[in-house]
Parts: sequence; C-alpha cells; structure tokens
Amino acid sequence: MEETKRRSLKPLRRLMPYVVRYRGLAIGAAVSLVVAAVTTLTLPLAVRRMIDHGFSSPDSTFISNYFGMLVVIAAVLAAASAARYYFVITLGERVVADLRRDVFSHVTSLSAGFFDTVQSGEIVSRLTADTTQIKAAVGASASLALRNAILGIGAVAMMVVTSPKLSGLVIVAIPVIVLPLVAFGRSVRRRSRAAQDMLAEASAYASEQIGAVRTLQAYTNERLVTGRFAGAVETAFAAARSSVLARALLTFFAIFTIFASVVAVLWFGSRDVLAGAMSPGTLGQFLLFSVFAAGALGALSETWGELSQAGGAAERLMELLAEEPAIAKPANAVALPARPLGSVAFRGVSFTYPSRPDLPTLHDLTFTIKPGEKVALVGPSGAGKSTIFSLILRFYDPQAGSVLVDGVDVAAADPAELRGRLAIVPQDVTIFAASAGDNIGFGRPGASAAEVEAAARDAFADDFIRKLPDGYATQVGERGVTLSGGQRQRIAIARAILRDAPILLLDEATSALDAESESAVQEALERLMQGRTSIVIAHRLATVLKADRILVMDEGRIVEEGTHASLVARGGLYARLAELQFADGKAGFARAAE
Ligand SMILES: Nc1ncnc2c1ncn2[C@@H]1O[C@H](COP(=O)(O)OP(=O)(O)OP(=O)(O)O)[C@@H](O)[C@H]1O
Repeated sequence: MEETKRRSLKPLRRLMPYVVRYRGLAIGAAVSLVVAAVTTLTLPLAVRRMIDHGFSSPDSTFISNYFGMLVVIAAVLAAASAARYYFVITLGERVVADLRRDVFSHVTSLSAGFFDTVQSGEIVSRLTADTTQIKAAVGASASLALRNAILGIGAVAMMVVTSPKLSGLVIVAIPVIVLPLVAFGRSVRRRSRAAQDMLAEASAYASEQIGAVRTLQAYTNERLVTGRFAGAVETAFAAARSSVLARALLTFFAIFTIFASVVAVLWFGSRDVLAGAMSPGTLGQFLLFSVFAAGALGALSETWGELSQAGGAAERLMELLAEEPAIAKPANAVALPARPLGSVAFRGVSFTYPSRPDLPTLHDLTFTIKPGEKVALVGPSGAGKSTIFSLILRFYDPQAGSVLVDGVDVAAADPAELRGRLAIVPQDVTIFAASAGDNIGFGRPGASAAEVEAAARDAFADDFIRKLPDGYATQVGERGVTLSGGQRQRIAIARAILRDAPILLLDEATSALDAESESAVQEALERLMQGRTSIVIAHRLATVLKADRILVMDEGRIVEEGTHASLVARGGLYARLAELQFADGKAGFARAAE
C-alpha cells in the first residue's frame, strides 16, 4: 500500500492550488523553460549549417556572422536558464512557506483525540522533512523534469525530421535501453528508501537517548546504548552501501548502453555519409539531437525518483490537512451569557477516550457547581479527575450526556469563547522557551507589561523574577534559567491570574515543595481563587479543608460528596484516602480530623 502510494505522482497535483496562487512566478517559469529548451534545440541546426557551408564558403564573413549568431543564442540561453532558476526556485520556496504555515495552523486546530494517536515527532517531521522534499520537487525537480521533457520531445522530433532512417534505428534501440533502466531504477529507489528508514530509526534512537541523557548516565548505560546505536548506524550503512552499489551498476549500464547506441548510430550514419546519401553536417546535427534526447531521458529518470518521493511527502501533508478537527465551532454556535456566571454542570456524562475504546472512563456523571463555589475533586489515581477537566475544556465530547458551562452545552458553544472563560493551572506546568514575562503573557495575548507584572505580583512571582539576571526579559524556558518547581508553579498561577477567567481549573502539584515555596504557592492560589468558581484536583489537606464541597471519585463515578468533616465521619473511601494522602507530616490527618 505504502509502496504504491509513494510511487505515484498524483498527490503532487493537489499542490496546484498553491502554485496557481503565484501565477506570475509560474508563468515566468514556464516561459523561461520553453525559451531555454527551444534555444538549446536550435544549436544542432546551427552546427549542421556550419559544417556543411561554413568551412566550404570562400569568404570568412559567413563564419563570422555565424559565430556572432551563436553568441546571441548563447546569451538568450543563459538569460532563459537564469530566469528559469529564479522563477522556479522562488516558486518552490513560496509554495513551501505557504504549506508550512497552513499545516502548522491546521495542526493547532486539531483536537486532543488526534494527538492521542499521533506522535508529535511525526508531525514535526512532516512540517520539516516532507515540506523540504516538496520544495525540492516543486522547485528543482519539476523544472528539470519539464525542461527535459520539452527537450526530449523536441530532440526526438528533430531527429525524425533530420533523418527518418537513423531515427528508426534509435526507436528500435530505445526500449532495449529504457526498460532495464526503469527496472533497475526501481530497485535503486527501494534500496535507498530502506537506507533512509534505517537512518531515521537510528536517529530516533539517538534523539531519545540524548533527551534522557541524565537517566542514561545515572544508570551507567552508556556502553549498552552506544553499542546499540553503533549497530543501528552499521545497519544503515549496509543499506546505504547496497543502494549505492545498485546505483553504481545503474550508472554503468546507463552510460554504456547510451554511448554504445550513439556509436552504433554514428557508424550507420557515417556509412551513409561515405555513400553520399547524407551530408556530414546532417549527421552531426542528428548526433547532437540524439545526445540531447539521451541526456534528457537520463535526467528524467533521475528526477522521476525525486518527484515520486515528493509525491509521497505531498500525500502525507494533504492527509494531515484533510484531518477534520473533531472539536469545531458549530455552525450556529450558542453564545454564552454576556455576563459570565461561572457555573459548571455535568448531566449524565459518560465518556470513553477514543484511543482506548475498551476502557470507559466516566460513567453517567451528574453534578452541579454553583457560581463562586470551591469544589475539590479527590480520588485515587486514574479515577477520572483530569478527564473531567478535559471535558469542561471540550478537548473531547462525551458519548452520552452533556457538560454545561454557564448553562450552555459546551458542544453547542464556540470552543474559543468557552475556553476564554476558563483558566487552567496544570500539575505539570509548561514553561515555554521564552522570557519570564512572555511566559506569563501567554495567559492573555496582548496584555501589557504592567498587567503581566501585576499578575506576577499577585502570584508572588514578582520578587524572584526581578532577581533573575534580566528580570522579566530573562529566558526561562529551554536552555534558559532553570526554575524551581515552586517558581514554575507561580509563573503558571500568574498566567491564570492574567487570564482573569471566571472558572478556574486547578490540578494541584503532587511534588512536595519546600515549606517556603509551598506557602508562597498556597498564598498565590488563594489570590487566584478569590471570587472565582474553582474546581481543584486536590492533593493537600489545606485545600480540601477550604473547599466548600468535596467530590470523591472512584473508577469514573462520584462515590461520595460532602465536606471534609462529614466525609471523614462517614468512614468511606474519602476517610481512607485522607488518611493516606494527607498524612504528610505538616498537617497530619489525625489533627485535622479533630
Ligand atoms: N488521553 C488519554 N487517552 C486514553 N486514555 C486516557 C487518556 N488520559 C487518561 N486516560 C485514562 O483515563 C483514565 C482516567 O484518567 P485521569 O487522568 O482522568 O485520572 P486522574 O483521576 O486524573 O488520575 P491522576 O490523579 O493519576 O492524574 C485512566 O485510566 C487513564 O489511563
């Protein structure tokens, strides 16, 4: 399946709309291509006239005029080739720039279910490697193929015009040369693809190990890992060598058969010249046309491989572009009430992750959270707490029941409007490769520096940010300053404060912070929750104590509901969990329960 798909050039046709957008460049490319090819085809005519008349002409003006004309032809050819290069390469770059932009923007619109099944590395490789292949195809390869097609057809036509007899000979020879070349070419391509796949595997292995270099060194697995990588590299080398060997044989075969047939034609032709049936110039002209035709054919067979690879790349990108976002704005989106209320309700919600169809995650869940209420979600790992957040954010649609935010079914609302009313502080805070200020600003694009700093102050993050080498401009993400767990948390809280959304979804960090960070984070959270509806996946006793209500979840169901005291008194799941989860020494369960 993959094999046949990749060999087809059809998917390249789907790039046409992109090419059509830049008609000027495409027309420029086509015109310069035709001019260059036609000019090249006039050269053998000139050569014939020169051999047949030039050398025998009594005065030298003929020859001088002739060379003058040749210089003009050379100038036209050079100009047309340069123009072709400019138009074609610019078109390729332009089309690929548009494709990259479209694919990235489309990918960001796809829903969580899509990312559950596709590796992000694969998408990135489509954005980079596949588009680069297309650039080569739309640019260099396509123009080479076109040029050689025009040149080949023109040269063959001219061969027939020049000498039908010799052409007949060549036409008999063509299948003898071409068919084995095509078969050989396929095997070369198969081998080179195998080599590329091997290399991709080796690189994936290396990048995984480099990404986890600390674990690798901590477990002193260097030798094992280097050995494995060396093995993968050797396999890739062996595959590459086999592909190179096949290519070398192909080159031998191609050069030998083509030249041998040219020699054969020359031999037949020279007999005609000797017999006086053909002028020497005509033989020269025919020979040049057949060299052009052979060259064009050879070049076509090379570009064919590149074009078909690009066809595969285009197909993969088009598949990605054709992927429909499962979560989209409904045609007649219901507007949320202009004045945000901050209420959330689940009505008979049952949900199964699309990537895990055999494992129902939420079962007939019904609960209501009133505006301004602080609700703690508690339950064993895997109970479905984070899934509730995903459904409120409408990353997924439930299979049954409905989720209401401010009284509107989230499936009927515009996801952008819905998410504008929600702020999330996840357990694993994402810090982007950007400045501290930009990391907070992510909460509300367009916020001013003063607003960012105010949010940071409210989140108790201002102090530590100011102490960074460049303050708010310090790079804190990848390769920048590494932040402590508590600092990352406070950046995330500042981000949520800046968003100023009426409903807050908070997944408390499980990792223990030191007492000072802990209290700073707690205070920041208190600020954040003020006046907002908050749903907190709680891991701390302090949080459940302050909650208006606690929902206890187990295996996708709400099994208990109440306040800390009432639930402890009940002696059920919560009481057991509280004993384990909150007995963290700082605020022992026994003391809290009194
Ligand atoms: N994206 C996903 N695709 C498929 N299954 C998932 C996905 N996310 C979570 N699950 C599964 O759904 C179930 C509920 O997960 P969820 O993350 O909601 O639990 P949780 O209560 O938040 O757990 P924890 O406290 O450990 O974070 C688990 O069995 C988990 O394996």
